[in-house]
Amino acid sequence: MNAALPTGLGPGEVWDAPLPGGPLDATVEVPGSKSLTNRFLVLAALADGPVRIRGALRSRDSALMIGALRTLGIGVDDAGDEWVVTPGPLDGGGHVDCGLAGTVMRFVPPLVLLAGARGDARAVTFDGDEGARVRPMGALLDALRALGATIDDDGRGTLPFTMTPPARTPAEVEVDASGSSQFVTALLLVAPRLEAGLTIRHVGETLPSLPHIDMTCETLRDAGVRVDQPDERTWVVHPGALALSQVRVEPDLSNAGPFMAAALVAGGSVRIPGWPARTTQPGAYYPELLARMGGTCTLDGDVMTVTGDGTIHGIEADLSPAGEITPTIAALCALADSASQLTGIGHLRGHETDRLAAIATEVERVGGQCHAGDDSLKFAGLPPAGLSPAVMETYHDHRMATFAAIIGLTVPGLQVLNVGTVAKTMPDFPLMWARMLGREG
Ligand SMILES: O=C(O)C1=C[C@@H](OP(=O)(O)O)[C@@H](O)[C@H](O)C1
Ligand SMILES: C=C(OP(=O)(O)O)C(=O)O
Repeated sequence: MNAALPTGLGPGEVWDAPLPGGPLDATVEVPGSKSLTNRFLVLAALADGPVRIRGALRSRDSALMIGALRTLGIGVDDAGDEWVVTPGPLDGGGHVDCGLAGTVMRFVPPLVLLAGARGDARAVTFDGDEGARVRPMGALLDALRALGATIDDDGRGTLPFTMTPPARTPAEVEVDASGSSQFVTALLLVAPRLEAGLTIRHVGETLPSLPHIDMTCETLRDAGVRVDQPDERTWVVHPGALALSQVRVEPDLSNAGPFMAAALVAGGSVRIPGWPARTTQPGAYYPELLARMGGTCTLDGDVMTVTGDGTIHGIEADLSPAGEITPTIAALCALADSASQLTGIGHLRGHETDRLAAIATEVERVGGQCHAGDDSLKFAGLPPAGLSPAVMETYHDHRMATFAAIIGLTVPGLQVLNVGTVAKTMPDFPLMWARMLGREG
């Protein structure tokens, strides 16, 4: 499902990726962080009184989270600029549509544990898009079973499944979060409201997206919850109330990325206002990475300015802490004047699509060279003859749409199929992109 676009384009239509008219000179206000919006919605649902959320992201992923919380009996008023969440006892029963949102399919099932604790043992069913049915879930479902839930997934370890809550839960659980940091976050978020709190131990070999786990711990601590971390794979969450009444969502720095990258490709400057002085978002890696690739990034007050002159150097980078920003960095690697290697990103095969395969296929489609390994991407850089126009696929992946738009800055005639997939986290992207390029409004 994709929302109608401000451009008037619907699903299945092709979007003509706009070219820059010259060096950029643009200020781009990016909407709120998906990760923070959906964490605050969940934490607000667990608070003792109404919570006001400012700067929240309006997008498919947050709409799905709101729908899920309403199904579980939580009031969410998202009519105005300031959303109001009215918590209440969590109900069992009902059906949750997760769409393609990792944050919904992972963060919501643990909430069902709380329905059991208050005596409602009705089952909740979970399902999502076709693409969501292949995203990793098994390790989280195993952890929820270890916490006493009954889960019927027909042995697949994926959506769809039915979850019946237990009457009470143990105070410790192990989870293999090598497939997604969201498994740890999901358990952390509900932990303070379990009777005895929860100790969570990660038992897998690798742990991607650590900043996203830090983000969860920080939002919990800001709400007065005690979270100890005796070692790098254990989190101890103490039981207690959430002291949350008003929160503000930072701009989504991952979604700022494509606009920042555009300054390197087209030359000129792009300014991102509202850049936080301190953040746990993985987009915080952009300034250093873009500087290594040939841009200049300067933070003046809360405005991040990225300046480029069309020079893009290749890069070797371990993106395991910030897998989410890989498609944007990958687009620059495809346009770079030397080879690149991105590592630590095997878990991206379980994102909205198999991103390693999708990136390699799309780079080759436009005449570049990219090899997808188990855990890495290798790029040859820009071929001497440049890249060629094509209709680029997006695989229902918002970040593959913005990836294609970045490539399109250098390739006249390049088109993008189903650009409306950006509705997942940034519905206005085509309009924002055209404005940045001075092409509209
Ligand atoms: O907790 C979160 O909000 C997220 C965690 C990361 O998931 P993975 O650890 O599965 O990569 C990230 O890629 C995703 O976009 C958002
Ligand atoms: C991996 C992503 O999303 P999700 O929250 O659905 O996992 C992403 O936005 O890049």
